[in-house]
Amino acid sequence: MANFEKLKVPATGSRITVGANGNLNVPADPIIPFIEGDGTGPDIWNATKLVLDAAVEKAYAGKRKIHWFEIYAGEKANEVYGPNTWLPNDTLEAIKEYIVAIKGPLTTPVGGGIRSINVALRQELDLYSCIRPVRWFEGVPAPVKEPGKLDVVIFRENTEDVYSGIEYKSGSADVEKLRNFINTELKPKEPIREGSGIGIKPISAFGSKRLVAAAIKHAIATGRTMVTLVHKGNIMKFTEGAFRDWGYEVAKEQFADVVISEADLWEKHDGKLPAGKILINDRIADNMFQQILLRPDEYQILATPNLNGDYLSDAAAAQVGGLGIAPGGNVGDKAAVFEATHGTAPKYAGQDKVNPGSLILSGEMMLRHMGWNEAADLVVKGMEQAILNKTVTYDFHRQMEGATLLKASEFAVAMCKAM
Ligand SMILES: NC(=O)C1=CN([C@@H]2O[C@H](COP(=O)(O)OP(=O)(O)OC[C@H]3O[C@@H](n4cnc5c(N)ncnc54)[C@H](OP(=O)(O)O)[C@@H]3O)[C@@H](O)[C@H]2O)C=CC1
Ligand SMILES: O=C(O)CCC(=O)C(=O)O
Ligand SMILES: [Mg+2]
Repeated sequence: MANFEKLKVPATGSRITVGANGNLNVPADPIIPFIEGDGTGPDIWNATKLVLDAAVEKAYAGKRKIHWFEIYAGEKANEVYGPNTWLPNDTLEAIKEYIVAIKGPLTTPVGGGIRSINVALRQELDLYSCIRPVRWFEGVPAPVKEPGKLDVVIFRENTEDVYSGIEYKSGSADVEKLRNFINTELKPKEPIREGSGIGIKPISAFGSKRLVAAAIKHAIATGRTMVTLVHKGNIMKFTEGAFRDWGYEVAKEQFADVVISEADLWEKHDGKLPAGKILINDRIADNMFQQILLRPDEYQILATPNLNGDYLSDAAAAQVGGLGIAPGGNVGDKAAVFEATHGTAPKYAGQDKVNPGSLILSGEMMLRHMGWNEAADLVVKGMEQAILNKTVTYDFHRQMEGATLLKASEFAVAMCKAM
């Protein structure tokens, strides 16, 4: 057991553990660490806690209860641990020890300053799949005619690509060393210009294959029948193109009995997917953005390198009504941290205003990850009914006729009443 410097572990509750088969053993009284987050984080976290506790209480009549354990990152970590402590070791150790956690968004400055704490958490804990389901809830105002046609799960590689943080600033000694090496030793057709900044985009066979394998396993577990590899491999041949090739390779190596390619589908099966099979295909990223708008129901699971997945998850969320209800989970083999797709929305900080739905639905994903499906179902029911009742936060209210405007905390109460 870790010896924490500043954390107070709850006096009651037990640890979730991982069994020999890799499955979670979840006690009835799990201790679950949470990070409140920066900006609007505290508002959406308080609403989320209220809804998750109510759903668990209602589903299990007091026989199960989450024991929340506050851990720190971002601005609050600086308050607790002292200046310039953005991601304390305590926080990483607590998540390793308690295995399942949830967090609010954390601020990352643009153009300088600290690197992303969100990305650091994913890399340090090797949470290699960023899983972001995107679906429409009836009644949510959306910018497309038939938002219900989009129902996809994005599997975004979460540990490498341009998020590796290997970047060199224009004018620095390091960038000049690297530029000289590339221009004189590797002799690219177009030399790198003087005054350039340089970023490195590593994409590995290991990272790509385990992400695509996780996406295929998800398809098998949930009865989905298609996994699409989304890449810009025509331009970035040895990174994104390789991601595609490794994706097909792992499908063949590990899932040959269930997976069939698009070519085989047409050549051998006349375009009809045989029962029990999963189609694996690929799309170039720019095409994918228009495909999800124009032919959304032709896609189910989208497996992508890190940057494509980041862009695609906000765009897809907008299509079904916005970031306010866009959940996610960062999942690895040893731990999982659930968080919303959006950021800190700083202009609304402290106003109890934004939609807490994204973090609440991230909590719903967390409950399913723990096998607490009855409580997860109640969260969905509360969300569906609160929206159908037209009791919503500002983001939906501004686009809905005759709706009642609620604060974040009031939306949580409305969800609890509707469960
Ligand atoms: N995982 C994480 O912790 C993430 C952190 N970030 C960080 O967050 C900070 C702010 O990033 P920014 O680019 O402004 O993106 P945000 O996602 O924080 O906000 C962008 C816009 O999305 C809408 N929005 C976001 N959250 C909600 C919500 N809960 N309910 C309703 N609408 C919402 C708002 O739109 P409107 O203005 O139309 O009302 C908001 O202005 C940055 O420091 C960034 O690095 C960003 C993404 C993820
Ligand atoms: O870490 C950040 O600040 C941004 C991360 C992000 O946009 C995301 O994970 O979707
Ligand atoms: Mg993002």
